Amino acid sequence: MTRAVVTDIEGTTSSLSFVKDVLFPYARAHLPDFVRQHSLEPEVKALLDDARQISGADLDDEQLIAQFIAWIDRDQKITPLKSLQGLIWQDGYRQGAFKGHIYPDAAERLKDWHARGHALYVYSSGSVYAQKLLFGHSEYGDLTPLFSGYFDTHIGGKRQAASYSAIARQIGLPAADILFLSDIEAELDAARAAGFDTCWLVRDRAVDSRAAHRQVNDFTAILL
Ligand SMILES: CSCCC(=O)C(=O)COP(=O)(O)O
Ligand SMILES: [Mg+2]
Repeated sequence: MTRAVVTDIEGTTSSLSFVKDVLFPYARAHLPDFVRQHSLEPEVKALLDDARQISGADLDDEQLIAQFIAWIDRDQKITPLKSLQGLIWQDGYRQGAFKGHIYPDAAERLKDWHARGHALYVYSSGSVYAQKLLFGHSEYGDLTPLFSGYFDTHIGGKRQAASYSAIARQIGLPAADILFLSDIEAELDAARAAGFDTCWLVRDRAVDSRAAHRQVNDFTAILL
């Protein structure tokens, strides 16, 4: 019996295009000035120090900006970069430059599942802060009251089974009672290896009944 749902964002609740064509370019364009203006603030300084450590070199701020841009261009899920992106997107959401894209079927089903007592969680490579911004400033208003918790790469990578085991422990339910939704097969494989039920969102093609995980085109085909 499904008692909780953990959902991915990009390609699952929200379009790939919103992340790749709206969010990432906004962060890329504003990152240099953001780092220059905020590098001495404790929260930002800690992120920059983490990023320097990951880069393996004692980069100055301008070199670090170039490193961040290279990571963005390769869509690398580097934890301090994802945290920095969240801080930059905050301005975009607050100034109305964009709203968080949510597919209509996802918004409708998430509301329905919440109303019927299922606990809902998010697990994304985007930082927890960025997740809350996206759902808090969505095209359907503030959806954050629907969620009981959020997980990002601080708990581990999305293709590692140990991350899902840690999530199940934090949720406090057996893994078999938790359904994980994603558009990425390797993430679903990792969740299944940890004992989760899985469902594969394929929004751009016909479902394949022989696929390794149950495929659906949208949330209306997911029956809890
Ligand atoms: C939290 S919104 C931005 C999503 C993001 O930054 C990203 O890298 C997408 O990762 P996901 O795990 O949701 O596919
Ligand atoms: Mg995804």
